[in-house]
Amino acid sequence: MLEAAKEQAIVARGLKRSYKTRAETVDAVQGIDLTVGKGEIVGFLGPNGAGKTTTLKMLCTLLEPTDGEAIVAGCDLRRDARGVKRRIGYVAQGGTTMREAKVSLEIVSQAQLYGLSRQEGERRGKALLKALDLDGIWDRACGSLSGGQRRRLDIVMGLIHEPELVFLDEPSTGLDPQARANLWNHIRSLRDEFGTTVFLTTHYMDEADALSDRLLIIDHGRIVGEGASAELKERLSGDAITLTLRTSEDATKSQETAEALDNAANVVCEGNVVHFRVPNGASVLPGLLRRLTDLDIEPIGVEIARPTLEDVFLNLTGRSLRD
Ligand SMILES: Nc1ncnc2c1ncn2[C@@H]1O[C@H](COP(=O)(O)OP(=O)(O)OP(=O)(O)O)[C@@H](O)[C@H]1O
Repeated sequence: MLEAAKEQAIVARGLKRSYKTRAETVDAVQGIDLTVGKGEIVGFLGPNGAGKTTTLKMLCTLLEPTDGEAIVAGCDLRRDARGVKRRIGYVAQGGTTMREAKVSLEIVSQAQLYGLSRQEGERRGKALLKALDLDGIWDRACGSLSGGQRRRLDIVMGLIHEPELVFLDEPSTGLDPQARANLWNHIRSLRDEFGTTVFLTTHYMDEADALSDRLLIIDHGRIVGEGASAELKERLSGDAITLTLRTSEDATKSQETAEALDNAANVVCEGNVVHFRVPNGASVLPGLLRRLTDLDIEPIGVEIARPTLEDVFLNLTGRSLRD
């Protein structure tokens, strides 16, 4: 690949991965191109089963691509997997610390795994604990920590060898809202203080929105959208209208009525809910409701909203991120 790719944190071209099971072949990742700049926080957003973890594991050298190539942290993924491994950190979905083990032991062992001395492991470990607001847990057992503390400890483990690039798989899954917001602040500060590039997977829109400088949206193993959250939303001009009807029959008729409006776009019916976009929701709605009344349809809910990431996803894929 191009020498210029080494100036970026990640450049991947045509990455593919299939899983062969007895019954079938699953094409989990179907040819992904992506670029992540140094010092960026990039959110890899997609519904369950979209191919996020598979992509992440390929980029971390934990899974061999079926096809394609990548330069990760300046090293060729296929030819220099060891070089990649040395330069990156990886924080798995479930974490790696053992309940019974002491925090200090886990941290120092992790450091030694990367060839660091015990003293250096202790020095870096304590500094990272401080940076992640975990002072005072050095002598505690991992299992005695709260969910949020344990997740931050996972991040300390992933950063002990001072990687220039860290991969976080679903960093805030299982945390309460306050612990999630707190974790996001810490992830941002890692980038701000240490210049660490962060590539994280998530299926939470709020996480992607709050944390990422840029988003890559993946669905069915392909990248379907890319850009800063604000840019992605801006590309969807106009207001999103959501009508909730009593029955799916009413929803189908409402969908037809919405489709007949001037300037209505992306009209989608899901069960008893109809979504669409119009340039000016407030002026369109009274006429639409009159037409529905003429059809004997009375919506049980009407919402007008500025575009959200959910709308972006709906627009890109024709379905809801939650499905
Ligand atoms: N070891 C495996 N064998 C067979 N199929 C697999 C294997 N691992 C993943 N898959 C399938 O590959 C697809 C992508 O899975 P992947 O875990 O990458 O998605 P994901 O976006 O990370 O999902 P989640 O948000 O649920 O973690 C899914 O259809 C999944 O069922």
